[in-house]
Amino acid sequence: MSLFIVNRYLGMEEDGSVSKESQSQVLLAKLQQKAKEKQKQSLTEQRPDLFEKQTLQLVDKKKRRADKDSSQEPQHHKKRNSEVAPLCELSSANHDEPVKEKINKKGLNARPKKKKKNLTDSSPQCLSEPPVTGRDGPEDSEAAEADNYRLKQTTEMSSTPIGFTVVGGFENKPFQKIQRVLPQWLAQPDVIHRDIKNNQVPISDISQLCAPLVKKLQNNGIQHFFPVQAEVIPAILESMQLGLLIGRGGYKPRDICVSAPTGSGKTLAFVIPVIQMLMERVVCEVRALAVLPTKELAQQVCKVFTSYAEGTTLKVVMLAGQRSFAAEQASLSEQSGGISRSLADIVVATPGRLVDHINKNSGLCLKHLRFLIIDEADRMIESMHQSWLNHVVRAVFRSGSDQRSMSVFRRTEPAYITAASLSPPQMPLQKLLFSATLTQNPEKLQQLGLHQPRLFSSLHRCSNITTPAVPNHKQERFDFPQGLTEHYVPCTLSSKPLLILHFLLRMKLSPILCFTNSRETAHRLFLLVQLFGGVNAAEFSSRLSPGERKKKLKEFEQGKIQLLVCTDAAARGIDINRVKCVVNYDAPQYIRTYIHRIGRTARAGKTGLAFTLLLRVQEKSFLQMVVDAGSPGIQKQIVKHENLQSMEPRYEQTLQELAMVIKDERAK
Ligand SMILES: Nc1ncnc2c1ncn2[C@@H]1O[C@H](COP(=O)(O)OP(=O)(O)OP(=O)(O)O)[C@@H](O)[C@H]1O
Repeated sequence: MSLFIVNRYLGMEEDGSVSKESQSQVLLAKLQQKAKEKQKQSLTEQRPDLFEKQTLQLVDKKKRRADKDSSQEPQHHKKRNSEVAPLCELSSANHDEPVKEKINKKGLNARPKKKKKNLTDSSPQCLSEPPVTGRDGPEDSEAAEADNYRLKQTTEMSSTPIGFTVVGGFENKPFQKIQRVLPQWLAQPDVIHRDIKNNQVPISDISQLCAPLVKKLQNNGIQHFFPVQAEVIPAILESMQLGLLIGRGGYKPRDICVSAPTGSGKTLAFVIPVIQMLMERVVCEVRALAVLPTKELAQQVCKVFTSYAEGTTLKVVMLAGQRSFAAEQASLSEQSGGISRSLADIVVATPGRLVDHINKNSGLCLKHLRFLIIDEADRMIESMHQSWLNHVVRAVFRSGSDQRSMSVFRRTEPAYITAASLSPPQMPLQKLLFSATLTQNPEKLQQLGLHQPRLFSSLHRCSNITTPAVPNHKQERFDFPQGLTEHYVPCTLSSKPLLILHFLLRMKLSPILCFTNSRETAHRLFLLVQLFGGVNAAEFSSRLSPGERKKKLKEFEQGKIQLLVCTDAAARGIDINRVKCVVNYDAPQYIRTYIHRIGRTARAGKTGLAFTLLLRVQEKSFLQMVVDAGSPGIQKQIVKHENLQSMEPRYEQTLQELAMVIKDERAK
């Protein structure tokens, strides 16, 4: 028993007179017509002009045949055509549309759906139904009409200008890359001269400087300011003209960002104005906080602050983990009469240790904080994941919510500038950012919540465009120290240690600061050079304790060590006066790492050499990276094999000894 009865739709049954046979014939004709259409379609796509000619001939032939038939046609044919006729009448009776239109629609609707054509091709053939031809079934006249209509359509279409595009096409058009626009303060910075030597400014020209500080600078052998100092020191002093409470014109002082080459004197650019501003203070409170990425940098900046705070009542405290937490806590504040009294005016800290003290040490009070100095700012932004800045901002404005501090010093977190938010004068928190590779990416700078920032930059990255596009990571350009000469040395892995020994023993380039990409490589190279003999070497990495690292840096600075093998822990900011040459034993992966490494030499306007040992596979990409970053030029330095040959026998022997030493160390 059949489960389902399928009634096939064979078209309209007007008076029931149409027989089953003729219906199936109609259906057969439709299917044949469809097959022919497909055939024609493929012909159309290959030769549209040929097809059009054939179509015209066919239509004429059909017309002639139709005329001839109509005069001699037998009865049943007439009937079949009459089948078509009611269709036409029906459509013309019910709607005023031209019959062809209706037939066309009906005809089209009644036909099985066609396969979607590729709409991306905007040729007329693809935009309308392909013209139908060549049929020998009972719908000849219907088809002829349809042909005419379509042909008319096609010719019309072919005569209409083909220029329009199909909206929503799938072709992959080359899109114009959207260029973001830098904010005004980034696009038009205050330009700092790059040439340190020829643009020094006598200290006496900075009239806002107080006499004690001028004297202190001269005692330290500093007669002139470098360009970055000559520009930034007056700008910071100007923002403090009306005292700590308010900035120029009664408004909140603008935050300041400084981007200047390595060794250009950025440290003094913030130490001098902060010392001058705080040296007149009466009550000891933490009013300046400098945050740096590493212990060594914190130590170095703390030393400069301490040196210029001598002779004043200012106290500088370092929170970098060099001492125990309790010792640091004791140096920050003391309890007297139940009240916590601050023992520090200036705090120099690393992010991790600072957050520890904010969270665990109630003695650290930041409600009077006026300056937040972020040195090596681009590195600090990267490491923002510790969200140390949020902790600092909360600590500064948290105390504002205390009832007790409803005094004039009540501080509310900066929000939109309104009359209400400006009415009670309150201590502004001014951020001072410094870096040799400050990012120009507004999204990254956004994290810092800068207030109307002002940028001092030694490299006007896009001087010819008023509102330049945001440089993407390929285009960011940086400033290279003036007196630096860069080289790259093609080498093989096995010849790298020999090249270091060649630089030391043959070329006498010591003291050399040698950077590796890992502390294991640094350790092995240090052991190898030490076993080879003839060179006083040391290593500087996190394998050593902070005390040992400090000792090695000191000996290196004193000239007791000719080769200091370091990791990137020593790459940023470390200021060692006598470094004549920096060697990248391993090519740095990132341009910022490269710039900070080679920036350990050619400081303060002096000259310096930088060598990068490159394997053949590294050359192309590394050189491209350096050139894209704006390097003035990197020269190829070939070291002939014969220059290294004399050291090879000793070197082979050293490799065996090294294997033993490393094996013993592993055993330990
Ligand atoms: N006006 C000056 N005259 C002479 N020497 C100076 C002057 N200013 C700074 N120096 C010296 O230049 C050296 C580099 O200074 P500093 O460390 O501040 O550079 P920097 O820009 O911070 O470098 P980096 O970007 O690597 O941190 C220091 O040894 C410093 O004593």
